[in-house]
Amino acid sequence: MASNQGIGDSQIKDKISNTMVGFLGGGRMAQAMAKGFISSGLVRARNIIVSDKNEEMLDQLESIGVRTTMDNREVVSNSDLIVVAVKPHIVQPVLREVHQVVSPDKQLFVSIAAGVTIKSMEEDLPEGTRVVRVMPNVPALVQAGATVMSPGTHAVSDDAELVQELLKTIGICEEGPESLLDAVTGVSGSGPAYAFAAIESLADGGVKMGLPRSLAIKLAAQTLLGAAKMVLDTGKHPGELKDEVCSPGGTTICAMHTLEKQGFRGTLIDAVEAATLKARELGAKSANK
Ligand SMILES: NC(=O)C1=CN([C@@H]2O[C@H](COP(=O)(O)OP(=O)(O)OC[C@H]3O[C@@H](n4cnc5c(N)ncnc54)[C@H](O)[C@@H]3O)[C@@H](O)[C@H]2O)C=CC1
Ligand SMILES: O=C(O)[C@@H]1CCC=N1
Repeated sequence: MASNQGIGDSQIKDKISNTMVGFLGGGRMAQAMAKGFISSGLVRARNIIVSDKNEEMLDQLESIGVRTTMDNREVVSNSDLIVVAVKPHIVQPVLREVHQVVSPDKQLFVSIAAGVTIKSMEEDLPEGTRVVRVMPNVPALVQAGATVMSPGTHAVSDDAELVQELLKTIGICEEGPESLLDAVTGVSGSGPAYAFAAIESLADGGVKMGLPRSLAIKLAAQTLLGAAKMVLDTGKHPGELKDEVCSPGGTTICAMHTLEKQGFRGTLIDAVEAATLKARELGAKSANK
């Protein structure tokens, strides 16, 4: 990251509210982020412009009040901060398409694409373009996202602060080296899917044992939410918190025994490894082009 003096908190917030935010690609993650930004109150819908090649996506986006276009260059020309939110293999063609309208002094590119490296993005943009690579997740929609960000070679500290503050409006945002981002994808980028599957399965168990479906889903979701909040709020190790639920000779330890026999922990570890390796593979493809 290039060096630059940091600016104060309120100045950054002012800067965010005056920043024109563009999205290249208006699919699921772009919509979650755009809706999250708007709900936070810090980014106005009229300061967001999104491009997509699919009219259905543009209709969905128009319904939240953002400007839409099918022209990626229009997004770049009208934005200060551009979120690259197309699928990883579309990043290079899209960056090449907009290359001519990029002003490295004016625009900051923020890529959310799994695996796609800062180096490959910088190569596809004009020399000196400021790039920040991030890995967010879909709970950004409800301001409960988890993001890790890594500034690129030409990004200055103001860029990192701006991106971090912007992403903090939709959850937590930590800064870390790019080398961690594939594993971040495996844990928190893809993680909501594992949690949704866990909620659905817990609810299935409840239904099997006689609970109405709606009550079972509500209880399962609130239980994951509550458990997550305890880990974050108490700072206790999750293993310690697990032990507190397991009464001697009680119900929970019987359930834990069943989970261990079925390889619950190993399966989750394998899942994170599989997603991380896939992100690495996508990155290698983007590097080889
Ligand atoms: N879905 C998720 O939970 C997360 C996704 N990501 C990343 O976000 C990116 C987008 O993923 P999703 O939103 O899930 O995919 P998506 O398929 O829902 O969205 C991609 C959008 O790009 C549009 N598109 C395709 N070609 C285009 C082009 N040439 N110009 C402009 N738009 C074009 C598609 O019509 C689609 O609406 C990926 O790179 C992914 O790795 C990152 C974190 C979480
Ligand atoms: O499944 C994917 O590739 C994207 C990246 C993280 C979450 N969704």
